[in-house]
Amino acid sequence: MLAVVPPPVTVRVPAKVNLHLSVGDVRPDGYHELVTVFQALSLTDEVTVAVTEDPGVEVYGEGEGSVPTGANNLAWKAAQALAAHVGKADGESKVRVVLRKGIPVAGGMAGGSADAAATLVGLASLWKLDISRDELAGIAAKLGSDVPFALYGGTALGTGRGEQLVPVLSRHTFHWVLAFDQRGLSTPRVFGELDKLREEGSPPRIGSHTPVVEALASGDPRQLALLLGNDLQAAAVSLRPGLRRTLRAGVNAGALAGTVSGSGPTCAFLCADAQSAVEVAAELSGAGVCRTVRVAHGPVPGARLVGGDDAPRPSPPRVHA
Ligand SMILES: C[C@](O)(CO)[C@H](O)COP(=O)(O)OP(=O)(O)OC[C@H]1O[C@@H](n2ccc(N)nc2=O)[C@H](O)[C@@H]1O
Ligand SMILES: Nc1ncnc2c1ncn2[C@@H]1O[C@H](COP(=O)(O)OP(=O)(O)OP(=O)(O)O)[C@@H](O)[C@H]1O
Repeated sequence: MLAVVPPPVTVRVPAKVNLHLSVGDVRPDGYHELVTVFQALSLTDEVTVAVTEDPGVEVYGEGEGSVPTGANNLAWKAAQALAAHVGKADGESKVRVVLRKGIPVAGGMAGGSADAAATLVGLASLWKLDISRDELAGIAAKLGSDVPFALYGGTALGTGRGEQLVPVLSRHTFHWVLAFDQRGLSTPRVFGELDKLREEGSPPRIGSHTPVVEALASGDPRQLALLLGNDLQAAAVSLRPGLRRTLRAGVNAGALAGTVSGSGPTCAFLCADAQSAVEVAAELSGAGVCRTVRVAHGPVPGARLVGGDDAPRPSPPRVHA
């Protein structure tokens, strides 16, 4: 009898921007204690998983040449981790993972983390697993600090090393312009640069996240713009001084405010509305300060199946007191 091969499954997954990123001390495990407010954006990757006799990873699109296709690919690691979690033997877990990237590689927008989250959701469907998003989030957290957020999306407060999430009420669709840089920045290198800057002096530290949470609830982009902040920005700018010019150019083009996204080097500009974002993007494209400009909005949901009316919508993370 012929074995029935299930059809491939495709998942769309968002990039993130950190509206607020406060970096605390280095922990004994080498990670820094964080308080961050994430927002998921309409800039996405698409990940297709399929049963195959020829397992591996293929990468197309944004930055395809700089993404590993072997065991170091975070999506591949996610597939291995899920197979181990549910006790699938090697022979039962042969998959092909195809990444179609829109999120810049090493851009501070959690592209690899997004692919890992999408792979978990895709394989849970392909393998017909009875597994909740919270259980997937446990596996996700072991893969990387940003992976759980990509599962849930929306707007969320992240603590610990960024993996402990609580949803944040966001009343408005916010409009963003994203400036991709010529090359990526390594996340550990940017954290290391911040440690160095803190040994040598006192780079600026952003305050509490509470005003940002209040601005999100009010839905006023002008209020939120005044509060965008990122402790890693000084370190990213120290490693890539040209980002200063990019940040200035976005505001000169009419954005309400700009910030380095996470560990950079992508700069994210908050705009007053959708029309303003299109105008800022056009002007920034002509300013010659970055490689590519994109328009996006947020918040959007986390990793979700593409097509099929039965595609489940992700539920928000459980609230931990
Ligand atoms: C900068 C952010 O994107 C903000 O959301 C994240 O903190 C980075 O998350 P990520 O890329 O998923 O990071 P991981 O893969 O967990 O860690 C990569 C490296 O970044 C540094 N790292 C990351 C997270 C954290 N809280 N402290 C750190 O010091 C560590 O050197 C770590 O070895
Ligand atoms: N699926 C993947 N997509 C992109 N990069 C990957 C992937 N898997 C592994 N990598 C490696 O991880 C490195 C970081 O890539 P990624 O795009 O996740 O960075 P990032 O967006 O700055 O991460 P974060 O914002 O979470 O710190 C890349 O230089 C690449 O070599």
